[in-house]
Amino acid sequence: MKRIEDIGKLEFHHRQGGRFRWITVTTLLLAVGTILHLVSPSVGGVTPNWAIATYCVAICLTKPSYKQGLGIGLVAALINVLTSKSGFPYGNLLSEPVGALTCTFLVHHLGHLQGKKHSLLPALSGFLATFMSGFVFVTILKAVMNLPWVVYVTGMIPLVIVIGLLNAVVTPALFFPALRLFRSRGMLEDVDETAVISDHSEYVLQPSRDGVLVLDHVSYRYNRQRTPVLCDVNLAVHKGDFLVITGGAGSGKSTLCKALTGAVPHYCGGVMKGMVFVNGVATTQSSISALAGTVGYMLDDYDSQLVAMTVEEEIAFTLENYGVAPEKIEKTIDEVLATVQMTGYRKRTLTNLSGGQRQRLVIADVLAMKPEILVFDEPTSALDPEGTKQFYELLHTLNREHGHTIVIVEQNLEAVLPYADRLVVLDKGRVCCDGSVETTLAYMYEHHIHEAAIPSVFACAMELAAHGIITDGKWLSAETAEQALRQQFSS
Ligand SMILES: Nc1ncnc2c1ncn2[C@@H]1O[C@H](COP(=O)(O)OP(=O)(O)OP(=O)(O)O)[C@@H](O)[C@H]1O
Repeated sequence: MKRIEDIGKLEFHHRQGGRFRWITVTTLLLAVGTILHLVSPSVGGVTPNWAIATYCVAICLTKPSYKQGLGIGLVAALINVLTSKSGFPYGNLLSEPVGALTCTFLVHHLGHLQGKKHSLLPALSGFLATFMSGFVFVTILKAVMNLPWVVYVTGMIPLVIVIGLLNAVVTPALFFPALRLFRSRGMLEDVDETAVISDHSEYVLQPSRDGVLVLDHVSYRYNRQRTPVLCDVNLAVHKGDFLVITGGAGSGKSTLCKALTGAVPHYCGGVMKGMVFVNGVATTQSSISALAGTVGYMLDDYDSQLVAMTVEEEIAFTLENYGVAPEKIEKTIDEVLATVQMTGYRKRTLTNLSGGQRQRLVIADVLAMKPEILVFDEPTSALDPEGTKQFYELLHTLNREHGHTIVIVEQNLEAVLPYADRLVVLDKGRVCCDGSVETTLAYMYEHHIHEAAIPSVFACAMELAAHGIITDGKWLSAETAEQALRQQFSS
């Protein structure tokens, strides 16, 4: 077992690699090739061979192995057979794989060929792959149709050379725009990468502080991104906390939620530095399903968590997936529906539930796993004010009466703050302030961070205090404001 001196330097890499990128790129390009083949007019019976030009582009871009190159050739052959205007298209079944393998050979052996500025490979492969493929095709055609040698030598072979020359022009004409397009979409960056998943099983990892959730120097960036989304985040959530995390759009709130559940880095991939501990267990030494027993998570897009037809099937599905015994499932469904006040809805179909009821059902689903920590990402974004109030009342009950630790990511703070006992603000992936609700709101106001979220009564009090009109400027509700003003102006 290895000891870690500085946990902030410990890295976990999860990268799938671009193993299948060649399929995506080739499919898209062959589709373009097929359309061009069907619509392009022929001049004097001569057209470029669009299928060969497009698979040459795909092969030059993704540098597939010979086996993959052969696969590309066979797919192109099938497309050609199905869409060919020729009387005997079956020669394509051999000629296209030969063309694709010729191009693959050139990519592996002459990939370095450079002109003044640009690679010469697209032009060269466009010509040679078309020539080799065309040569095989016309030779088969001659044999099958028993054509005279004079037609073969003076007509067919020169035609193959002409189409090869045409393809030497159209292949680079397609290659360079395709290169720019796929690169801008990040589709070529990892074609050479292999999958990497770090193994932390040999490390002794322990949190630096107490807490049911502890983040120790956590930094994180997604795959194919240069800038980290989380930067040296340190946070401890204690048993029974009702913690709210806020911040502007793109500040990293959802990513932080995912890190608490293990989805970052197990599911989302990327590179995580530092460590997240759930009940003292490092998330990189556990799995998402094992962590789900401790941390329940409701996505901002909570509807996507629902999969069944009826309420009871939905909860049963979750429990069956985790191998819970059938007799326990029945009892648990009753219990969790009672907790979210949906006892009468057991047989209802999901389509007959309101948005608020579906949200409660997701909570019931999460509670069925009996997690002690509940994490919610923007849970009330689709609810009206009354629905939002009822939702937070329910979470308050779960927190106070059932002992659940609650972590909520919220942009709109007004409704949740009456229940929160701690507020954390994120800015550009960093924790700027972590304190009581009043302390963090004052920090946000003074440092102009995510000011739009500050409840208007609090902002108003801060403004009055700044002008010396009142002394205590930390009101969280209209009632506190009224009381404080009455007190101040009556004395
Ligand atoms: N799967 C992903 N791959 C690459 N980048 C991502 C991915 N998910 C999020 N990001 C980027 O990470 C940054 C932080 O995103 P995140 O969703 O964590 O922020 P947020 O504070 O929850 O934002 P919002 O309030 O708008 O939902 C953003 O710039 C976003 O574009």
